[in-house]
Amino acid sequence: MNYEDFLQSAISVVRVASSMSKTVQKRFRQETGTLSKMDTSPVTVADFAVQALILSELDDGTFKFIAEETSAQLKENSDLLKDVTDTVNSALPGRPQLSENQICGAIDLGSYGGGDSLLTWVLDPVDGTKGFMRMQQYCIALGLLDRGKVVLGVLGCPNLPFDATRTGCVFYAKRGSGAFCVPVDGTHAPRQIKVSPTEDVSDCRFMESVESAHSSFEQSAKIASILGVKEPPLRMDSQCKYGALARGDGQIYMRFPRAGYEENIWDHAAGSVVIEEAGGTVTDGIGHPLDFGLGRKMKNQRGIVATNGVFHEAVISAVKEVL
Ligand SMILES: Nc1ncnc2c1ncn2[C@@H]1O[C@H](COP(=O)(O)OS(=O)(=O)O)[C@@H](OP(=O)(O)O)[C@H]1O
Ligand SMILES: [Mg+2]
Ligand SMILES: [Mg+2]
Ligand SMILES: [Mg+2]
Repeated sequence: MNYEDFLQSAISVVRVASSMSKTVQKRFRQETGTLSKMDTSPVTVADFAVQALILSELDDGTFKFIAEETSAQLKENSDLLKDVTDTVNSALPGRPQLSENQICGAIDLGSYGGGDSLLTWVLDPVDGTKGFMRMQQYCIALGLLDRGKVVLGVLGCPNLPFDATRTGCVFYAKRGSGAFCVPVDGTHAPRQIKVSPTEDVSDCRFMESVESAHSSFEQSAKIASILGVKEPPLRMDSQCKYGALARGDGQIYMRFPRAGYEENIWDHAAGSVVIEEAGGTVTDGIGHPLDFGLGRKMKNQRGIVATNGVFHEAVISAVKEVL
């Protein structure tokens, strides 16, 4: 299978969703627009609207979908459901309007359990919801699994600079075809991107989450010090970090959640293929490949390390030393 048509559909729908989410972010009010989920993490009108828009656009009856949100809380909040429905319909002008029921149905297409060989889209509608709420970085992350392997990934990063004059990037990669970056608004042709070739640790920059609850800053600082990295970390929300590393903004990304935390596949699937196709390496904290074929969660792994390839072994040895 060549997947090119799937890639083009994914880029196109992520572009529409990126613009829609940016409009929502501009009018977003934290006090009225946020719900807390069972695990206390936040969810907003944008998370629901992006999931409904992307799954309804991609659904042709042949795919499975694994996506972060469900409609349960939305159904209990009629103002929010109306807001989500209006937001999606305004982003798709000239289409038959989706009803509130259809919006909930589209969101719930994403509840598939995974772990088998079917063609499955994996979506994080808003990765870095806390970044979205802080008016900072967030990412719409869409990947496609075939027999549990990521075959393509698209990252819509509406607030990430493309160059000195343009804000908003879409990163994309298809296995075996390289990685690319294009402005969300299409005002420049796609550019092929490569990880930073630097081998010099004094030029090396590492990236990590903004939220200290998501990753141990203490552990990453120890590893950076063992490696001799002098630059302070570049902290950024979401899989924007994967896009940034893929184009050479930094050389190392480290993520060390608390013991027992199981990563969701939608937090890493799309980003991992973008880095690999840009020439980088992504593994868990002790150098094992990431497995996206076991279900909605990644199992038997702890931490994530992504690098330009050059520093990978050195980072993994330092992780083992610190553990
Ligand atoms: N406790 C804990 N530990 C580790 N990871 C967690 C934790 N809680 C949440 N999450 C997940 O982190 C996702 C956000 O990714 P980042 O941490 O890279 O970005 S951020 O800086 O926190 O925004 C975030 O994704 P979104 O929920 O899509 O924003 C979560 O899936
Ligand atoms: Mg979330
Ligand atoms: Mg996420
Ligand atoms: Mg999310």
